[in-house]
Amino acid sequence: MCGIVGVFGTPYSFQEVYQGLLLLQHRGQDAAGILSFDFLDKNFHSHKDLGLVSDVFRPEILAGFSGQMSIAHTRYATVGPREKENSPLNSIDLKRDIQPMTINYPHGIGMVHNGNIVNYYELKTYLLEEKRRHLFTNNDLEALLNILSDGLREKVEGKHHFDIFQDAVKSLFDKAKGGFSVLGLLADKGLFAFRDPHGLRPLILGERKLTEEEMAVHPTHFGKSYCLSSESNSLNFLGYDVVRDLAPGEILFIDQTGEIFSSMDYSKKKNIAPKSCMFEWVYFANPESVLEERSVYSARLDFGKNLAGEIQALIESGEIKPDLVVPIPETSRVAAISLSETLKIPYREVLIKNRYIQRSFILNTQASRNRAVQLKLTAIASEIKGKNILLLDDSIVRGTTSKRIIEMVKEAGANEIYFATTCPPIRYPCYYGVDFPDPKELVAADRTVEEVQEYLGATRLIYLSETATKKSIGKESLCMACINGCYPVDIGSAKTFQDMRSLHRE
Ligand SMILES: O=P(O)(O)OC[C@H]1O[C@H](OP(=O)(O)OP(=O)(O)O)[C@H](O)[C@@H]1O
Ligand SMILES: NC(=O)CC[C@H](N)C(=O)O
Ligand SMILES: [Mg+2]
Repeated sequence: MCGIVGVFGTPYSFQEVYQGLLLLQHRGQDAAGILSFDFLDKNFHSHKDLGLVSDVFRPEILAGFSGQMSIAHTRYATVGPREKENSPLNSIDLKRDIQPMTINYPHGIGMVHNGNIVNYYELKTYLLEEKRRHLFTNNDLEALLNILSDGLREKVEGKHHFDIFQDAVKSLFDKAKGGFSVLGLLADKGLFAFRDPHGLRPLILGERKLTEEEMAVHPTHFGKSYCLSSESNSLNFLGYDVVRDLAPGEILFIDQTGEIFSSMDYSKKKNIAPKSCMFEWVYFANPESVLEERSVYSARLDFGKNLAGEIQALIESGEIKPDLVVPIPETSRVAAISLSETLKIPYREVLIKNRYIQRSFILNTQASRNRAVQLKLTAIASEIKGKNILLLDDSIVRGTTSKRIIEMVKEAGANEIYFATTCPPIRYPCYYGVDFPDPKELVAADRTVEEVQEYLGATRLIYLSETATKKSIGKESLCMACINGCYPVDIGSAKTFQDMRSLHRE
């Protein structure tokens, strides 16, 4: 899903975005990058590479940075080539696609984004044929960067700088179809942010007072630092007070004097409804984050409670008789606590997670996902043997985790295995930032619930209903396209996107 963070106003902006990135690591594990701008030497400073944040940014690399505004990215790729299975890493191609990306004209612009542009391949052709702009990478961010720079190209005398900027972003909204949250730097001018008109991808704003020491070294003395991040956890950690989530379609600019400009009229004028991605609460976001004023932790507790209602009926009818509720670490743990409390069935962490293994779903090949699931969890057979186990996971996407864990719990001697999940069946591709653009990958795409149950090897499979999912998140207007096939943003280009992405998967 990618994590993005930007800071404006403190001489330690690059250190703050680095720390912010560490807190967003769960959103992307492929690559990381930071871009800063120093108002004193008028230069951009940047570094990016493949790997985890702490591997890419060794202390000696960070020591080379300076700048009062910075943006940063941790990548979970949804476009471009990927690591080839059984062959050396194609690092030249992969490195080319890492964010942030820059363009020199006009002004000097640097950008990062979380999301995916469905009509990226069409935009690439448009940019080449209509604008004579060749794209050097396979990342949809480069298309956004070129469209924005094209919109800012004309010098308009007498117009306020924010009006010129918002016009350019609105024209980008007209052209780019997809889900995207963007952060950017305009050399010597300021930091900008915008969210796609439906607000599919998250972005939250925070502010804090500068310390006296920061005030002493900072060239502009407006006394505040601002932070924008994919999740509130990084704002909290860095000592920022949450101001608000950016509105869907909002365009925000913090100029070099620290003044904030914002425009929120695009979505209203076009009658575009907000559609936050439900998968943030189900899987992507960290439990300590609050998105759109809804705590991820509380939503997950409610997933467990509401699922309990559905499971209770099966227990009462005698169809299932669970002895233990067992979470599949990491993400399902919170929901499993409330599931166990509501059902009054003991909660046991009898699948032990290897703390050195990362998230498996966001790895980019099936072989690496299989390997990670294999290494990630070990069962405590003595606690499982002879018992009826109610396993809980947050989601079943490709079925990699659930199939393997059911085998493992069987091998550990379980009697019956029920598998419950805090998300309805995922049957349709996502084109807005989660990397499953092909229905062939989805275990539930062309199977009934009974067929998925049989494929996974569970005695009983229980999905949370769509209504209960919405109720738990506490929002009516969500993007649930992967569940019900109702795509809020035009997916006319989806076939091209899917074909090109499949090419890159080979
Ligand atoms: O059906 P699948 O394709 O396997 O995808 C779903 C699984 O992947 C995720 O776990 P992951 O290991 O990525 O992260 P976690 O440690 O946060 O649970 C998610 O929590 C499910 O367990
Ligand atoms: N998951 C994401 O947000 C991906 C961002 C962008 N499409 C990339 O591949 O780098
Ligand atoms: Mg998991």
